[in-house]
Formats: sequence, structure tokens, C-alpha cells
Amino acid sequence: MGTDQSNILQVRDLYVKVKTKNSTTTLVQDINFELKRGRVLGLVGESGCGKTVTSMSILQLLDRKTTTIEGSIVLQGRELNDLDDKEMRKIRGKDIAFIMQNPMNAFTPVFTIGHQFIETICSHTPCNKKQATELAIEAMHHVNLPDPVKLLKYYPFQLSGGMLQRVMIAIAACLHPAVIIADEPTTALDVNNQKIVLRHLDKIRTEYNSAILLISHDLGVISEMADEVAVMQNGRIVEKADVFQLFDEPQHEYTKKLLNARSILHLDESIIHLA
Ligand SMILES: Nc1ncnc2c1ncn2[C@@H]1O[C@H](COP(=O)(O)OP(=O)(O)OP(=O)(O)O)[C@@H](O)[C@H]1O
Repeated sequence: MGTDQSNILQVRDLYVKVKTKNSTTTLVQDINFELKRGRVLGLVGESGCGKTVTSMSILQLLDRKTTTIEGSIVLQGRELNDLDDKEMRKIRGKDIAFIMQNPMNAFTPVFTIGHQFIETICSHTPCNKKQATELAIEAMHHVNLPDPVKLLKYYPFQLSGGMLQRVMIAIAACLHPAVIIADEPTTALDVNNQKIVLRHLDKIRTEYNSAILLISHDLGVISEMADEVAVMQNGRIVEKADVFQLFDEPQHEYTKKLLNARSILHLDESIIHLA
């Protein structure tokens, strides 16, 4: 296998446990997967199965006081599990970009979009403020954000969820990260902007050889974007396969159920259209 296909992120025997007053609950267990350069791994499964917990543990964003992460998370040869906060801050954004499910949580409410966008670029690259501003404007154009110069002056509350989600994607794209974790990146978007954002993510993947962990409920998006798919149920990966194999010949009962639910949904939609 050539270098281009080499593993950029390896997750081994990952367990995440949360400590409550009298007990410990396991949120995810025995998680194993790898991301390869320029490839997309889709992560699917019903709400609450542990997709976000898995991605937050990779980014070391879970509360260290209440959760423990066991196992190994190796990014470009470096172990991330238990790395101190200062080191993780250097890695987040630059080496791993995170497109959060809830875009409101990604921004500090008291600073403008421009301040946060430009700070992020300047703190991870040798760009000065002027260059960072130009980069930000260009990146915002790529995700179909109207009038970026004006938007940079706005505060997060002045933008819709869909616009904030696209700002997050624009920030991620600017830094050409080795890995992008995209947690439901298109849920807040209309169909047209979904297409633009997915096309843009695909462009980042091909241009910069970024690996993408794509978390989505939308099996249509997964089938279009992913090379491989991991299916999660109750905190475990129950099946992992090449995208064609998974959709054509699902092995696990739960995967079959997910795919069937999708066909039923499609059938319902066509009945609604006919009515
Ligand atoms: N800090 C926490 N403390 C306790 N339980 C938690 C914590 N974070 C998540 N959970 C629980 O862990 C489980 C997995 O949650 P997670 O958010 O990873 O699910 P998900 O698959 O991403 O769901 P969705 O698709 O709805 O986003 C859920 O039962 C959730 O309630």
C-alpha cells in the first residue's frame, strides 16, 4: 500500500466511561477503526449510539473530570489520549478540524465571526491579519456564504445555524487539516447548500488529501461521500465495510434494519408526493 493510502488516524480499543455519583457507565466500547489519507469513513447509527462521544474522545474534548477514555488514538504517529490541553489546542483546528453538530456551540458569543475566524487562522499559520482576512473571505465564498466582508463583522447570534455551519466548514478548509471530523455537517442546511457543502468537503479531501470521518443520519449522504462505513449500535461498532459492500450485502441484522428503514422512508415519501 502506498503512502497516500497510509493510516493517518488509528483508534484502538477505545472505551469511554462516565462517572456518576455512585457508578460508572460505559458510553462507547471496543471501538476500532482507522482513517486513511484522502478517504472518507462514514459513521452511522441511531441517535444516542455514541457517534458524537467517539468523535469528542478523539478530539479530547470530553470533560476530564467526569469521563475516562481508555485505549489508543494515534494521529500521524502521535498518541492523543491523555495529551495535555495545551498540546491538544495546537492540534485541534490545524491537524484535526471539527465541524460540530450544533454550530452555535462552536463560536464564542462575545466575539465577531471575523475575530474568531482570523484568530484561528493566525494562531495556526504564519499568515498576518490581512492575509488571514483574505483567506477567510475566499473560504466563505467557497461555501456559498453571501457578502463575507459583512458577515465577518457579525456576531454568531446574527447568523442562522446553517450559515454558522458553513463558517465552520470554511474555517476547517482554510487550515488544510490532515483529518476532518464532520458531525452531521449538513443537517442545518437546505438541499442546495447541502450539495455545495458536500462538494466542497470532497474538494478539500482531494486537494489536500485530508481524511474525513463523516457522521451522518443521512444514508444518502453516506452512500455518496464515504469509501467505507462503520455502523454503530449501543456504543459499539457492529459492522464495518466498504460502502458498496455495506449497501449491497449488509451482514449485521442492525445494518439491515437501518437500510430497510431507509427504503420504507423513501417509499413513504413517494406516496406523499403522489397524494
Ligand atoms: N457527558 C455525558 N455524560 C453522560 N452521558 C453522556 C454524556 N455524553 C453523552 N452521553 C450519553 O452517551 C450516549 C451517546 O451519545 P452521543 O451523543 O454520542 O450519541 P450520537 O450517536 O452522537 O447521537 P445523535 O445522533 O443524536 O447525535 C447517549 O446515551 C448520551 O446520552
